[in-house]
Amino acid sequence: MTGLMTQTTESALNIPKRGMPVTIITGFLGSGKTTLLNQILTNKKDLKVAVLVNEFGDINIDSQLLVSLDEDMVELSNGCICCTINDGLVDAVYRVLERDSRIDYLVIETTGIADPLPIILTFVGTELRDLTHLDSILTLVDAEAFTSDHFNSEAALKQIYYGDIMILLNKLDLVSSQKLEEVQAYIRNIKAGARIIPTQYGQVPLPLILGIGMTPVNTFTQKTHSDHHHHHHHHDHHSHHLENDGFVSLSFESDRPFSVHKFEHFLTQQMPQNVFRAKGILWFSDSDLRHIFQLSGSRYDMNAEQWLSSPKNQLVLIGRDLDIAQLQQQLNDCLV
Ligand SMILES: Nc1nc2c(ncn2[C@@H]2O[C@H](COP(=O)(O)OP(=O)(O)OP(=O)(O)O)[C@@H](O)[C@H]2O)c(=O)[nH]1
Repeated sequence: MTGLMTQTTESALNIPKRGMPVTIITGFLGSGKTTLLNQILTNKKDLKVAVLVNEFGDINIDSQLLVSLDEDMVELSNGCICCTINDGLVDAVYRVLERDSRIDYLVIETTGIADPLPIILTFVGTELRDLTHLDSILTLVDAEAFTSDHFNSEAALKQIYYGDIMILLNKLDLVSSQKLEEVQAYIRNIKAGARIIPTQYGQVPLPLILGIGMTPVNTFTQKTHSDHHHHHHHHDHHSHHLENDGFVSLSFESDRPFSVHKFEHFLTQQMPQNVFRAKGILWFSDSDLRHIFQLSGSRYDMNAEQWLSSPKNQLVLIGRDLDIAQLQQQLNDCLV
C-alpha cells in the first residue's frame, strides 16, 4: 500500500471546475473515518481541502486529532449530522464557499451513526446542487468488526446501501483472508456491483477516492423531485435511526487529572460491553503527556503525545442503553 501511495499522490487529481467538488465520508462508529481524513490531509499536496467534521458527542475530539488544523478547517456543530444537518450543513457549506481563500475540495466526515441519505439529498436537492458537485461517497467498513447484524444498526446498513459508490474495507491487518472474502461477499450481496477497496489505516491513493465523479446524482435527484415540492423543506428526510438504533453518548470533561490505576480499573472492570466506541484526550496525574484513547468494539489503544493546550480530560463514550449517571460517577471517581 505504501509504495502505491507514493507513486500516485502526485497532483494527478482531475477536479472539474464546475462547482466545488464534495466527498462525503460515512461509516460506522470507529471504522476509520478520521484516520482516512488524516490520510487525505497528509497526502493532498497542493490541493486546498476544507473539512467539515460532525460528531455525535458534545465534545469535538476528532477535530483535535486531525493533522492540519489550519484555516481550512471548519467545524460543524455537534449532534448527528443527518438530524441537525439541514440548516447546519447548508450554512457550513456556505461559510466555506464564501471564503476569500481558494478552496479546491470539500470533504465531510459524518458521525458514525449517520444515515447518509439526508446528507446526499442536501447536496442534490437544495440550492447546494448548483454550487457544489457531489463527487463521491466513501463508506468505511471495519473488516474485523463487520458481521451480518453489525451491532443491529440500521444506519450501518444504510451506509453500505447508499454508498453505491465506494467502499473502503478497512483494518485489513486485523482479519484473515477468509474473513475478508466473507465480508466482501456479504457486501456484494447487499449491494451488487459495489466497488470495494481493502485498506489499512485508510491508506489509499487519493486519485482513487477524490475527483472520481462516482455519485449517481440523477438517481438521487429523481427521488428528490418525486418526494418534494419545495426544495427548502428537508424535514421529510429526517431519519428515525437514532430512535431505532438507540444510541446514546456521554461526554465527560474535567480540569483534574485521572489516576491511571483508577482509570484502568474503570476500563477493565466497570465499563459496560454496550459501549461500542470511546475516544478521549486524557490527562493522567503521573504523566506530562496527553494520551489519545481510542476504543472501538473490544479493542482499545492509548497513544501518548505532547499537549497542544493546557491539560484537561475530555472523553466521549457512545453505546446503547447506558446508565449515564452511573458512568459519570465512575469517571468522577477516577479523578485524583
Ligand atoms: N488495526 C487497525 N486499526 C485502525 C485502522 N484504521 C483505523 N484504526 C484505528 O481504529 C480506531 C478508530 O479509528 P477512527 O479513524 O477514529 O474511526 P472513526 O470512524 O473516525 O470513528 P468515529 O468518528 O467515532 O465513528 C483508531 O484507534 C484507529 O487508529 C486499520 O486499518 N487497522
